[in-house]
Amino acid sequence: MEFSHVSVLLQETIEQLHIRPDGIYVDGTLGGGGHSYEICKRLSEKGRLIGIDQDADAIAAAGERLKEFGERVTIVRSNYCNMRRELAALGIDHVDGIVLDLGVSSYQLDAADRGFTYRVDAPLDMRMDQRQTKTARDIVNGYTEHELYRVIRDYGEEKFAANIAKHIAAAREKKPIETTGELTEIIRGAIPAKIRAVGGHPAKRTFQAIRIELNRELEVLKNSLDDMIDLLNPGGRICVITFHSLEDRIVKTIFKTNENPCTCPSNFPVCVCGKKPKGRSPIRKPIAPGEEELVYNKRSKSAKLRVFERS
Ligand SMILES: C[S@@+](CC[C@H](N)C(=O)[O-])C[C@H]1O[C@@H](n2cnc3c(N)ncnc32)[C@H](O)[C@@H]1O
Repeated sequence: MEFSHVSVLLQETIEQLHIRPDGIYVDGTLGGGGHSYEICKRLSEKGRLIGIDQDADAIAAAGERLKEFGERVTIVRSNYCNMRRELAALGIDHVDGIVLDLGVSSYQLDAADRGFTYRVDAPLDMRMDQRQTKTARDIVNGYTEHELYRVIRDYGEEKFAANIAKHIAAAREKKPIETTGELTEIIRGAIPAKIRAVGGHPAKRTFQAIRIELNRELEVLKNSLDDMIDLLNPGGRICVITFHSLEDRIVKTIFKTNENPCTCPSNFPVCVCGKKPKGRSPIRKPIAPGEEELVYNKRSKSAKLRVFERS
């Protein structure tokens, strides 16, 4: 299957990165290489782009797309939480810009065998990194009903989490749940018909929740952002595109804390904790896609771009 993915907030991200032709840039979620391609176009022979992705298909597709830039590009198959270590292995300790375009690519969503979506009947997989052994099948069949409830409630923000978990637990008593199609039917049966008729797809939130849990998406993001800010040279920027409020809240909080890290009580006349701001966000509000982008790329609907500049 051809790797197809329309990059979200592409021009806005490139503008915000303030690319220096001889700078070093990292794309921590390389995907099809859409953002990386635009960065590379702006680099001189001295500039460098390090592209990281944990998905073998993305690595292959981006490698092909970026090959015209030759030595300027280095592609690494890894989790972006290992960014510091991967850069150190390349002899790099600081960079001029970082991009994270979170979540899954359209290619991953549409692939017949990856099991990310309720739209395609496939084995329950959902691994972004195919080297990982745990799959969505292990979560659906192996978590207790209460654990499933917690995942679906917290990561899907699903009102019917308890009922969905109950239906899954009952169904797997008869036989293990193997496919996205089976899971979708079970979820459908757990959501009242009246709600099903008006809301979005009944399985959307549960699939999102299982994917986030399996790939530890929020944990990885939370544990990586501070380190990425530390990797930036003065004036360097990190641009993060999120697709739901759970991710966005993490980015917003971490950027704010780095802008104002002081933990002294508000009635202290001077700061005694000694924590200094590491930089600031150059934009007052997150950037959302414009009307034109929303027309040609529906997937961009919930996207938000946040930016932090290192001082
Ligand atoms: C939305 S796509 C990126 C698309 C890319 N910006 C483009 O324009 O072509 C997200 C990509 O990030 C990868 N990804 C998500 N979380 C990751 C992580 N923690 N470490 C490495 N790659 C990750 C996914 O495998 C996927 O290929």
